[in-house]
Amino acid sequence: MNYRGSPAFTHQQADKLGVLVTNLGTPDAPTKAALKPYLKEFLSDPRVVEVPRLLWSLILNGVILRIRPKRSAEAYETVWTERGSPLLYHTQDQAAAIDKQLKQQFGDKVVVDFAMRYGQPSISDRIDRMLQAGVRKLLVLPLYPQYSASTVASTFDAVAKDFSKRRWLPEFRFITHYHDFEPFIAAAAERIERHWATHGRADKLIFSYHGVPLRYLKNGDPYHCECYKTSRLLAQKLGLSDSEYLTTFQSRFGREEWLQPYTDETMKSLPAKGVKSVQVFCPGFSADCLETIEEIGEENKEYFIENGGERYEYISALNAEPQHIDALVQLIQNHLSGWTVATDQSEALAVRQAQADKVSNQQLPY
Ligand SMILES: C=CC1=C(C)c2cc3[nH]c(cc4nc(cc5[nH]c(cc1n2)c(C)c5CCC(=O)O)C(CCC(=O)O)=C4C)c(C)c3C=C
Ligand SMILES: [Fe+2]
Ligand SMILES: [Fe+2]
Repeated sequence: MNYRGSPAFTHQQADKLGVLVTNLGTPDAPTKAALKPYLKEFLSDPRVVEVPRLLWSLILNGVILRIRPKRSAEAYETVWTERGSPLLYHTQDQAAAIDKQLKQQFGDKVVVDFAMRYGQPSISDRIDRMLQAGVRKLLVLPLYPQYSASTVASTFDAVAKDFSKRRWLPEFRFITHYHDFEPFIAAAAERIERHWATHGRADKLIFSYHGVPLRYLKNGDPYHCECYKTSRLLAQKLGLSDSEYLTTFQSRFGREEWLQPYTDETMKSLPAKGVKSVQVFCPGFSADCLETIEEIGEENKEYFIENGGERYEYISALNAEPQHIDALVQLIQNHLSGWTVATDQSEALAVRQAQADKVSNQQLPY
């Protein structure tokens, strides 16, 4: 095995601190041709679809990749912008805003970048770029507030896979979740309150999270509990009673049972129960994407209105809003603790210290 080295290695290159924020990833274009490789990479990940490989390979290649790319491309087409996929540009904006704040604290000793678990820019490419820039301490923050093996552990796998091919590893830290981090809850609550200030309130506030198969919860994945905890903390912060909000799960895929209650079934049934207006917020999505803009903003609105609902509002994700960035920066700072970056002053101090060490060593009897 020829491990990947650092050809540009130079002695005394200043150590840098790297912060890599990641998200799921998105196709390069809203076309069938672009969707096929994206979905293949995504749905081949054993962390995402926990089904025996041989059986899954037959289903994926024989059925899903023949049907889904066209259908998904049509959906992506409706959310595509001049800047491309919303997930991509929001993540880019988040990284740029985090970089700006951390630069104020650490100057050019810190390098902030973003990467995607599937598609481009890949985790491996961006780790490579950071290490080439002199990063010796690397913090990775997957932008998923709630832990799930299908997202967070999968991101860890991609980092570990890259590391397994490298000669010189950086010091490494990895944030697994922040579903109950107070500044994050406060930023989300503020987002909802801002919506209320212009639109007033509705009969119910719905917290809709991306679902996972129920089997994953039964096998020990804490995702379901973390979603409910985020909802509870948000409701507390907003002063909502239990009857004023609901937690639901969206984006079901395949035939097996997923976490319930399902968002779409809920929207279809609420009007008959006397709930005529709803506002929907997605606390598990740090950025707006296909699943929020199209599925929550459009599809579920239709279900609600078709079944007798009168008012339906989607409250957009936190994206690169200042309160969100402040919360993420605080989260990052907490996880950087102890990893002080050498400033010019402390470098000078270290040199003086080394000289002092030399003197005292000479006094030792061996
Ligand atoms: C097949 C199983 C899937 C699991 C399990 C799953 C978990 C999961 N996903 C997100 C966040 C996102 N998913 C997005 C899109 C998306 N998700 C699946 C399937 C599973 N997700 C598919 C097939 C797709 C692609 C779109 C489609 O064809 O319907 C996205 C949006 C990406 C974008 O480009 O906008 C996000 C974000 C979480 C948080 C999660 C588990 C907790
Ligand atoms: Fe998903
Ligand atoms: Fe639970």
